[in-house]
Amino acid sequence: MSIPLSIKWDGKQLVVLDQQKLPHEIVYIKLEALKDVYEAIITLKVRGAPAIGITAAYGLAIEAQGYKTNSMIDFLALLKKDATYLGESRPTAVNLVWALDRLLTVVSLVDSVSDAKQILIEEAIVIHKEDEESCRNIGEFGLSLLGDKTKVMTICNAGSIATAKYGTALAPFHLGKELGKEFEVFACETRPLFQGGRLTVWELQQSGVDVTLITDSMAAHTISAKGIEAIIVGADRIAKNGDTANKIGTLNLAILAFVYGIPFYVAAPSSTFDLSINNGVEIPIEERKAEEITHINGKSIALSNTKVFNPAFDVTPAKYITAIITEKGIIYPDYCDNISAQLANSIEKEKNNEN
Ligand SMILES: CSC[C@@H](O)[C@@H](O)C(=O)COP(=O)(O)O
Repeated sequence: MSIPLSIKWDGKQLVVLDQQKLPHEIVYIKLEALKDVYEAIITLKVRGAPAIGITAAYGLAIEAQGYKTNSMIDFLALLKKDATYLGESRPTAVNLVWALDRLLTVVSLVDSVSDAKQILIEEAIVIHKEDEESCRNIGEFGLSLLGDKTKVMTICNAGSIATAKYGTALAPFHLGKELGKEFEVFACETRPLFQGGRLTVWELQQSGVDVTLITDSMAAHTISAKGIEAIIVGADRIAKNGDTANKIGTLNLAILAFVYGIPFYVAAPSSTFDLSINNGVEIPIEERKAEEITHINGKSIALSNTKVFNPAFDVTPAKYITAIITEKGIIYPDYCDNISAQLANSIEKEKNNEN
């Protein structure tokens, strides 16, 4: 039994788990150029907000190794162009542009192209390592918040394979297993792309966590029939006021949690917060192609003239969120004040530690 990893860097090559092929085939693919990374992200071979950010960082750093110029001005122009291209692969998860911006920032601190090439790879590795640490911390805070609750529902896959390791929403379950705490997890299948049915079930089985699959439409009945005690989800972007974008269907669960009087937790690293936006209305929601709904495994299940609306994410208003679990601690309402205070406070603490 072990926690699966989706991103591997061996010092030279970037290898990722092809999440399209799960759970029946476990295939790792090499991403050698920016266009491979773009394609892997847009087709959801690599998916989940932190994993998208980490892979994009490696992708940009790898591409930059091939720039044939000794001029820093030309180097930076190429880097910005490629960062913009990659940053447009998926619009909702802010971790993508957050990671690319980090690379653009570090590179502005060096004077030569050879130093720039090196620092880009180093920064991608740091982003990767930091995410693993963040997710472990989220798991620990999540475990303490869940206390003696064991029956928990989740949606999509906010797990180890959506991050560097452990995951966000799934981190308490992986860590709980290591520490001998048994959870009973109920995974919503997550139409239309079945991240719950294909990925979460597989991932939790890999680490020996008890997991039961349900369809999204069974959530309300399951909460009452099985005595679900809490719901925990990941996030793709969290606004300053706590409004949270996550996989389509998350909002339904938040409303159900409110109606049934059970806690609804969001788990995410600080790289998922977008403090430049005040509320969820400003979060761009990705709309994907109609075939994801009209077809299953390439087979049509609807008439060819069917009109389709296929938003990949929804926004849960902060008022439905009991607490947000980050790597720095647990944030409670009123989010408007507490998010900024906690993130700023920890930045201050990090600065003090450095001094
Ligand atoms: C730790 S991953 C958090 C979110 O990115 C996850 O819950 C999610 O919505 C993923 O959507 P996806 O479209 O599969 O990339």
